[in-house]
Amino acid sequence: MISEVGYKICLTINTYWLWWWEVSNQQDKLARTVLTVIVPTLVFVWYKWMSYYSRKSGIHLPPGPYGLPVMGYLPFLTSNLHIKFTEMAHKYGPIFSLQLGSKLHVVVNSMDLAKVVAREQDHTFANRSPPITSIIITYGGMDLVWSSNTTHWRNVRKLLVSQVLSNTNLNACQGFRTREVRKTVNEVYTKMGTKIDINKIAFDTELNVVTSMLWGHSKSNEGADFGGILDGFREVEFKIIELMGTPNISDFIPFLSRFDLQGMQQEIKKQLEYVDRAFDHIIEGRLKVNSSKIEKSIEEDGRKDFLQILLELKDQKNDPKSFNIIHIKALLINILVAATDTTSTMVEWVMAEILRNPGVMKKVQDELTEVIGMKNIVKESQLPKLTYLDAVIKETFRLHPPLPFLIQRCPDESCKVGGYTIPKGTIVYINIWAIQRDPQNWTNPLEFKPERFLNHKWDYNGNNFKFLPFGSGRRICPGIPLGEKMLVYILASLLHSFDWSLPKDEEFELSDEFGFVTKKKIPLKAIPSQRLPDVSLYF
Ligand code: HEM
Repeated sequence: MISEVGYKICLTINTYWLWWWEVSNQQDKLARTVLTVIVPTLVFVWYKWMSYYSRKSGIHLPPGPYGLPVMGYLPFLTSNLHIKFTEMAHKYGPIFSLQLGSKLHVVVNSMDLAKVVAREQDHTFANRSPPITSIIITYGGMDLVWSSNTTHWRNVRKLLVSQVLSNTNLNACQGFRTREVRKTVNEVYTKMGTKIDINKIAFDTELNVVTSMLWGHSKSNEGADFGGILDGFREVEFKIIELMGTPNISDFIPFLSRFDLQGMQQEIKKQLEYVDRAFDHIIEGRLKVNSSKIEKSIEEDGRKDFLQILLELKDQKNDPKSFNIIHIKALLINILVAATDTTSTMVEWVMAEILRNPGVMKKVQDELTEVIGMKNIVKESQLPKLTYLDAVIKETFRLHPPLPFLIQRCPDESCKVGGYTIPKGTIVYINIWAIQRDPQNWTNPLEFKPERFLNHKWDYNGNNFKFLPFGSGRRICPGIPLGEKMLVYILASLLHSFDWSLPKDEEFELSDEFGFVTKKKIPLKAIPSQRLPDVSLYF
């Protein structure tokens, strides 16, 4: 009887499931039948086991989609994760979970729940869970961005904030910013009438400012010693960002990491070799100067650059804040990457939105004419008066946050968010891309309307959970003062000195490509022409 039923099931399966595997002989037919029965059975048992386990353990996870055994939801992810997660939020609600390989992920999509994670339970969520590529490029996670909430992280962050990003130091470094922005204006002037890659000019400007602050030299003013050491850095950094943002099977199914199936570990090690060579060169050069007692590393005003401060702290026995050379290099790569790609991506997005909205371009330039004047160049001291430009930048941040999920957080103990359990070790994303486009937070959220930032007091400090482009809480971006200054300064200078138009032979569009830094899919090229009457203002 049983065998008769079994035979009928097999026959039915063979008849109705013939399409998935064309077979020509009896042996293959049997294999097909066995597989057709076993795979759905395993999937069924898996679901049953999972729901039994979560019921039994009293864990009430946020809702979310089912996945496959072992792989979880991994095969169903699409490349534009910010769009995919926002669509999933519409289906599953303001908080949802998904199993990716062996790791549970939770995505938070509303301002109220973002506040629970980043303010009310900020301490619990202050850890990171770095992907393997990020661990490799930061010398084993010895850096600031990917460190957990440890004493080392606190010390390094304090040092960065007090020595590099403090108001005093930023004021003292104003000369670097003026020098580099003026060089950029001059370079653009020599290329008027041709297509300019906006991201590239902004990237180079920011890189030069940051390296000047870090070790006193920029690519554009290097002495013979440093000549060309950072040539090609932009391409290396783009590769690093790409690798950090690409889902890596080794992260989700750790026992596969030794096989490096996507070759990503190998690839990031190549980038690390480049970075390491450059840092060795710079650090060895500095140590030589220090040992010859020529105090070149101390600026005329007595200020030391950051590399000098770090080297002096190096290996100070009995000092809990002491660093070794690996810590220094990990911190340098953090700062270079964190500062440059974000700033240049934003300059590009703002220029793209302005070029798409001629009315906005006119208002920005009218403001520049009024505040700066057509016979003057932009000075840093005038930037706070550019309120409309500031609103344009904030509106662009709202629609195109460079880090749409901030940087993932990881609770150090199980906790509750929105009534659901978030188990210890879960990877948590705050989906600010969804929050900043949520119609409950913004009227006509998809419209580009800078005016919404004029009527109300907005800042980047992460206190208003509708608008979090720099994050919030204890892991908020420490680079806000520099990032903000540079953005306004570069944009004001480009828009005051030049009129801009789009190339006629290229189709303009605004689509983005998800990544650790989410950029414009097709790089923006624009053509500058002279705006100021006096040519001497370009030199
Ligand atoms: C437009 C410019 C920038 C944007 C949009 C940006 C955005 C962000 C965001 C969203 C985070 C994660 C915050 C969180 O997890 O809550 C972050 C972290 C960080 N940023 Fe920025 N950033 C910018 C510029 C800079 C600059 C100029 C620096 C340094 C000079 C910097 C250094 C860092 C560091 C070190 C972290 C990690 C902080 C930690 O984990 O404790 N950023 N940034």
